[in-house]
Amino acid sequence: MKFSTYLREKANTSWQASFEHPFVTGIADGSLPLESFKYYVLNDSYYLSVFAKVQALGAAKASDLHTTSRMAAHAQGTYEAELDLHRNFTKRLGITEETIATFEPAPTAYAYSTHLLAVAHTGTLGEIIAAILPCYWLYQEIGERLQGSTPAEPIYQDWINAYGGDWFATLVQEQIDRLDALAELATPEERKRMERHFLISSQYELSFWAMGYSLEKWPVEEPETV
Ligand SMILES: Cc1ncc(CN)c(N)n1
Repeated sequence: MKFSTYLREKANTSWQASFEHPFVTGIADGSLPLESFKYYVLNDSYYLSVFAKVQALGAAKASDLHTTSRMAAHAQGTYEAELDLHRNFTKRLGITEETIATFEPAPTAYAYSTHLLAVAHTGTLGEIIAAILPCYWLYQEIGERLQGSTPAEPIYQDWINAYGGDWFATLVQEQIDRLDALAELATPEERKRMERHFLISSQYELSFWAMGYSLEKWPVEEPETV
């Protein structure tokens, strides 16, 4: 069995919970409150800005120049395509420059991003790919499942089209293939670490929907900075 198939099966319970989360089903049927989607976009913009750095650290850790250039291209894609989508949503949702400038990520966005950064700094390229793969693959599966949904909110339709499209599917397959190739060369200990990173990221993906849905906040509000 391919390592990617093994990981996908191991993460199935949390992935199913993501498919059924009211944030995701609410995008499909248009019932998700825009306030939750706004909060998600703000947190996801922070998350993606860290994600691009993690992809770039993966580029630096690659053992061949082709992989370095591909990982760097993925980092560029995060900035030019995914973050551009969010910049577009930000405008349409009327999120002000001031809100963006003063925004502090919620606990889950911060914890998930920090998990990826820790793997990027301490792990191998195989470990990095394992940690970031749920971010690609889960969204692609959600995008595919939601194809054919026709939410009345055009922003939700654009979100579905972005993640359910061929452009994203090609990038995802590239990273799945990369994971399988690196897993073949990895020691059993490294494969175990790859598995842990993949499962932790899958759990964080689920928590991320809950964070957006519930407008998750830190336990106490901090005083204004002067
Ligand atoms: C938290 C999260 N995970 C995945 C994706 C899709 N790259 C995203 N935009 N945000």
